[in-house]
Amino acid sequence: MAPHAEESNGSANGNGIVAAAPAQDLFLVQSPNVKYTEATIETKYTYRTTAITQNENGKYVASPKETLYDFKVDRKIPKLGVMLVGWGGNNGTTVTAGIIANKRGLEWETKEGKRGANYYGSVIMSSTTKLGTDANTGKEINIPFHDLLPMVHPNDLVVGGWDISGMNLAEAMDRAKVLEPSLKQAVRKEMATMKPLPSIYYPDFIAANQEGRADNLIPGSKACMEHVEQIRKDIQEFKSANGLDKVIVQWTANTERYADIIEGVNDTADNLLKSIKEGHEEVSPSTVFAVACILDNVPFINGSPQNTFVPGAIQLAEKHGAFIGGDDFKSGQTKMKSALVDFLINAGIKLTSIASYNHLGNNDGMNLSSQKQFRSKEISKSNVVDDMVAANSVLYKEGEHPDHTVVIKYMPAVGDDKRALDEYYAEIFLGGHQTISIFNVCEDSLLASPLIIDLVLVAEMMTRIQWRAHNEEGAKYAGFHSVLSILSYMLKAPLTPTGTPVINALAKQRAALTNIFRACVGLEPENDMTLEHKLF
Ligand SMILES: NC(=O)c1ccc[n+]([C@@H]2O[C@H](COP(=O)([O-])OP(=O)(O)OC[C@H]3O[C@@H](n4cnc5c(N)ncnc54)[C@H](O)[C@@H]3O)[C@@H](O)[C@H]2O)c1
Ligand SMILES: O=P([O-])([O-])O[C@@H]1[C@@H](O)[C@H](O)[C@@H](O)[C@H](O)[C@@H]1O
Repeated sequence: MAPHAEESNGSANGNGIVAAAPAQDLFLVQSPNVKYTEATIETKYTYRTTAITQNENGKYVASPKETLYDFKVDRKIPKLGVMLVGWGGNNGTTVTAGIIANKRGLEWETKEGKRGANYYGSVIMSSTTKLGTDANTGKEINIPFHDLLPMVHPNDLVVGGWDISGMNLAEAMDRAKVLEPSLKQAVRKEMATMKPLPSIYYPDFIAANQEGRADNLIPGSKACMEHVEQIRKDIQEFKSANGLDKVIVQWTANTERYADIIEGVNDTADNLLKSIKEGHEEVSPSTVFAVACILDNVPFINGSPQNTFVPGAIQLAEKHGAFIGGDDFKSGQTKMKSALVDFLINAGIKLTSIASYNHLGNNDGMNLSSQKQFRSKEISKSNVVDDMVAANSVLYKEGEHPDHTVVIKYMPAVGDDKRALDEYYAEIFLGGHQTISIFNVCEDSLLASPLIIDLVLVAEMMTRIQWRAHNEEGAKYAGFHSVLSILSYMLKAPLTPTGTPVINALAKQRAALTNIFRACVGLEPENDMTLEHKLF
């Protein structure tokens, strides 16, 4: 809902500035630490943590710590474009059809009866967050997550992108075999007008079985600056042709093999640019796309598991203050795993083995039937429990962790409807065991598409949030760190700024997203203590 500044309600905040009514129709934060102007929301925020040291006896000493920040949110909601690399794939066609269906308020017949468009599975569009407690009744007041900050609405997104396959989006939607025929019929005409831009194709990075669809190519089979320049040109032309304020690029193309990290090739920004200029064969298409976006400060998000962000790409992003995020959409089996492992270990149950199998029959599954591409996925699906295990020294000794195996098989018959079979085996009280078996049918693209939307909406929101140290002489507003670890809730292998911890616990990831957004409107973190219901 586009924000608008209503007439002020006359309330003056601490520094005597009359607060303009909020952009959001839903709430106004009444606080001396929050100032609304026509263009911004400005807050003074006290960030409270606990600093731990150890004394001479090795005892932990916990000291409450307060850090004062100023946050500033640009309230102007931009006209936003999203360009998908792999637009003609299952995810690309599905998310495009979903946005059209929502924008048009479509309904369609299914064997279970009439269905309508929605954004189920999007944490931003279909979940709520606790705003606070009714001052009179004590009742919890929850609001749609999307209304916490002035965010873009996905119905307003302009979608485009590239694909090595030249099929238009209607034909590609048929190839994907994800959507109901009645829904496809309702969006076909519009989808047929959409054709992916030609893309770069370096055969060695994806499975050989993908070669058959590579008929829509930019000439050249290895990295070169011409490819970087072409992608930059494509983005600029898409932006101007659609009258956009901003564009965000997401990789939802095939999973690539890992690139070797080679000193002098991709270990620094300068070396990476030099390697691209020299046509080094170890620079992947996804890294070329990332570099093109970074050079023009276009946020780039990697929805696949490969190491697109080689050290040189991260350094280049930091140098340009460009946003990057990844890796690998966390859609079904792994999202369940990160929630279940968090619950089991935090309940003091000693998980000792995780067997994580799935089979699927879509093109992604065919690409992953090649060992090098599977290895990329195996890594992202396996590391997701590391932080939760490491945090519990009562259950696990240093270096101890559950057995964990990941198996993916390609079974064409089931198409996009992946079958995930998991067994969680744990030790419980007095030598007992608990075995949890899960059979989880994930319609993969219908689970991943809302994540593509959430990643776009949050990444775009982050381009409108600035911070500075409060009251520090000469402190200037700046953006968050280039590596958007705030996106971790949507991703299996969250990319974090070098040297910072990787958090995979799903509840912690969601709390971080929620509480950073709350801080931007001057609200304390949600802590669920509800002392008002306990101390009376
Ligand atoms: N639930 C999910 O669907 C899910 C979850 C996590 C990650 N992923 C990842 O998302 C990606 C896409 O999944 P999908 O099911 O849509 O796969 P898909 O195979 O249907 O689509 C990938 C598309 O990328 C295109 N492509 C390949 N290389 C390209 C390049 N260099 N430039 C442009 N286009 C290129 C292919 O032609 C294809 O159309 C995969 O890497 C997959 O591992 C998917
Ligand atoms: O469901 P999830 O674990 O989040 O992720 C999915 C895997 O289970 C599946 O094997 C793979 O083909 C998809 O690309 C996706 O990665």
